[in-house]
Amino acid sequence: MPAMHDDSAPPPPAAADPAAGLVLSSGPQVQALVSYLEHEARPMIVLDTDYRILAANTAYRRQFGAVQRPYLGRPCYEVSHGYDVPCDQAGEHCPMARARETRGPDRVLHIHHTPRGPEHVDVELRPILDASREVVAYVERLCTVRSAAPRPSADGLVGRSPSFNAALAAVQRVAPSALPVLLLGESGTGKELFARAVHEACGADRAGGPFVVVDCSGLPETLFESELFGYEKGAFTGAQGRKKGLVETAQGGTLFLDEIGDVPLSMQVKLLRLIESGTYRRVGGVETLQADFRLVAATHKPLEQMVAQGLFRQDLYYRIAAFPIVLPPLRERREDIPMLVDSFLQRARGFKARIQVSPEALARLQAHSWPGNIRELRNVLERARLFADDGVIRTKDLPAGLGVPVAAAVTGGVATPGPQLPAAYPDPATAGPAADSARPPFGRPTRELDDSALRAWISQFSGTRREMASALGWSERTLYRRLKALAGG
Ligand SMILES: Nc1ncnc2c1ncn2[C@@H]1O[C@H](COP(=O)(O)OP(=O)(O)OP(=O)(O)O)[C@@H](O)[C@H]1O
Repeated sequence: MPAMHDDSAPPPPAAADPAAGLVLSSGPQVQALVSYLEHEARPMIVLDTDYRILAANTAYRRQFGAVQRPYLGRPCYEVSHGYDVPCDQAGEHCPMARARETRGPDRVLHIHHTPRGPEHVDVELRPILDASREVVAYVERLCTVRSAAPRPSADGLVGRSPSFNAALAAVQRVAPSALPVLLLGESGTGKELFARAVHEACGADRAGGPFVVVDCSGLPETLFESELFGYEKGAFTGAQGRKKGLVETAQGGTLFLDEIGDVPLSMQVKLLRLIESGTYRRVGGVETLQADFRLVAATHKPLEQMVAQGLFRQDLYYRIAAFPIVLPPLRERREDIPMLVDSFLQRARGFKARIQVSPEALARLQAHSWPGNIRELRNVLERARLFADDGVIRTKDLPAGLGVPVAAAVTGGVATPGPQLPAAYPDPATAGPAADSARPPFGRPTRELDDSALRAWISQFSGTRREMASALGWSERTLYRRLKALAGG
């Protein structure tokens, strides 16, 4: 039933065509429709074919209505976006245009103006057809995405760039299903926050249950089983009582396996058994227990490549990778940097005064390539604020060379030298021992570094070749080719 495909929805008020959805025999019968929509807990509106809002249920009035924001009789693009023209003419996807064309439902993640400011809203639109299958009206169901904000926010995910929105839209799609989700992204791209967003998204029936994080990289092989499955009294020396495992703790909720690429092969088979059979045994126990969790896994490693190299089980890979979501690195969503900066400055504890960032410093922050992603940005800001005596973070408060154009950095012509700090702040969570000892002079794609700039940079670098390639954002092969050319080979 394409146009009314929510199985949980009560039956529609008029004759329903199982093939086409809600069909009205004589006009839109708005009143009947509205009384039907009143029973919906989610905000819903009825629209005519000219985009005008004809009616809204109580949930909509509560969430999106405000005295100073009249909506009845006004076009949805004006109320929700402040546009003068429909979304598709303003460069956005318009679900109405699509629904008109297909005579079926459409769903999109939009940023709407609401009484609380801009919000990510999951919009689902269904056409209402008359007896001759003409579209006579639309019903729109809206769900505010609570885990993310398209403006500075004191908590949760922040972003509004196309790549961020695409990842968030994928989360909204998959959340109501039971499919396992695989989050793929560089370190510091927000995998844990996205995993939480899957757990809490609209329609996710486990949102009220626990959200349990398992850091697979921090679990030694010897502890893996007992941490995950728990143990019985006397299972091993020191097991003085029965202990619940993380799988049991996640009962009725979500189990988030972070850094799943770090699970040793010997343990992968145990994970596979758990996922395939939905059962497990405590260490030292005989009872078979039923698991009940939604699986979200994450990694920054190239799992497919690891499968090809025999480092990751193929069967486990196919089990966990049913719905992969790629999280964009920060350098691919630079337009989100100003609102992330504001968010982190709001979030920092212990500082009462409002800290600001000078336009020049912000430009540097936007020019940097952020190999450590959002975690690196947060760390840079936390330290920079310590130098901002007058409440303004300036370029001098940033790590020397951060976001400085190549020529200036390599010739030493940095206009405003930074404080006496390392070239960049090594983050123990993202940097190897020497990886950040000298950051490449980002500011334009490092691939464009000419030979002398590269030579100057290499002379300061003390890490391995692999670390060097990763700091430059190059493959090892590219680095090898450039080094060979430098050596005249
Ligand atoms: N979009 C975002 N908006 C606001 N904060 C974010 C966002 N993404 C990440 N963060 C913050 O950045 C930091 C790193 O995020 P998180 O730990 O989720 O990354 P990760 O990808 O899981 O990293 P790792 O792979 O190293 O575990 C956290 O402080 C998190 O709150």
